Amino acid sequence: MEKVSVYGAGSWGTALSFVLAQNGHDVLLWTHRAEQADEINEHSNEKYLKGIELPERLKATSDLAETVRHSKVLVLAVPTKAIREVCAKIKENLTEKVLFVHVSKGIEPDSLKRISEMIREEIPEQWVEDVVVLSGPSHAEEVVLEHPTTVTAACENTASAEFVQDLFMNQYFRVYTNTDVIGVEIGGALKNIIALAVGITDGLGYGDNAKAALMTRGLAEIARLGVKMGATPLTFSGLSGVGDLIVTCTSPHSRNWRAGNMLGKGKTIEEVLEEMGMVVEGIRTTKAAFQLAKAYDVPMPITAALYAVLFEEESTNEAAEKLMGRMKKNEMEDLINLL
Ligand SMILES: NC(=O)C1=CN([C@@H]2O[C@H](COP(=O)(O)OP(=O)(O)OC[C@H]3O[C@@H](n4cnc5c(N)ncnc54)[C@H](OP(=O)(O)O)[C@@H]3O)[C@@H](O)[C@H]2O)C=CC1
Ligand SMILES: O=C(CO)COP(=O)(O)O
Repeated sequence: MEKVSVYGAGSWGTALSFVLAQNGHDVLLWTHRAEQADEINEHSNEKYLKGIELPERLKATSDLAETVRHSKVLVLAVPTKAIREVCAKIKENLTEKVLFVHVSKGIEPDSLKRISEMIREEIPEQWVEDVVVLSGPSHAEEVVLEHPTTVTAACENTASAEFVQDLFMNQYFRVYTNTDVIGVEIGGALKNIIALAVGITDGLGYGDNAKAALMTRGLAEIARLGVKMGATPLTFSGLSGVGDLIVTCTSPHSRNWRAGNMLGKGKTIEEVLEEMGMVVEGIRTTKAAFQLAKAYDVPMPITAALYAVLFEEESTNEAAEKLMGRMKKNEMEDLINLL
């Protein structure tokens, strides 16, 4: 059994700590709020996982130095926006090499960095054993009900991915491995854009045809960018690609889908975020992906349409009309361009 520290006591950090504790590991969950640590030590985290009793073995603290002393396996589960800040705090306390596992789904706007790149920028190489990304179709709310879930652990170094596979894997949480870190990170981050767009069309009252169109053409543009960035095309047909796209675009658990749905029904972004009270990663990622599309010269029409709605005050109806009115195309143009 391993000692593991988890950073970020929201829905996902708490659910993964639940899995690790059930697997018999000695888990210490870090939160930046002392009162939340007290609540978790009483076995609940009501704001994020309503009605769930957390395992005895799962302990929480707001003392970050204690968590770094506790373990050589650090799982980062804070929103993308907080990754650099939390890494900087961890760095101050490191005295030996550690393995970073990250489970966040986003890209940093402006720098256009993926999360594993941000971690490696913040933590000096001498302290980094490896960085593994754990991603896939996995809503926290279902994981803590022990409903069957599958994810993938990706790292260029297969031994590190397999270590993470063994750490998390159990009867209801099945973990695969992959060596394509770029593909896994891009798929996990960019599916949130498509989930926001599907939420909007659902909110506008469009039907399943629109949903299927956005998911299929959305995956095409995610893969188009990902491959240009160095990802393996097949990764996008896997758990962190189409798998996560399906779950996020079709589940009422998805914060991205729910946020889009409220936008489609006419609420403003400010009203949506206020009501949500949890991270909606797709909003910042839309900005980052819009910038990436320009930097890599890749057409990403759905991302561009959502960018116009979120950041240029275009109406959702107008954005949908523009998408449908684009120049005619061959469906397999990416394939044709490769030949
Ligand atoms: N929820 C899910 O099912 C899944 C989520 N993910 C990904 O995991 C990541 C985290 O998401 P999730 O847990 O759902 O988000 P939540 O909104 O549920 O929770 C975010 C947590 O991070 C904390 N936090 C925010 N900023 C900071 C900071 N600067 N320093 C320390 N802690 C901070 C919040 O604290 P506070 O309570 O004080 O606001 C909260 O505990 C995201 O990238 C998401 O895409 C991936 C797979 C599944
Ligand atoms: O990534 C997720 C499920 O795999 C969670 O998606 P949301 O952030 O939209 O809830």
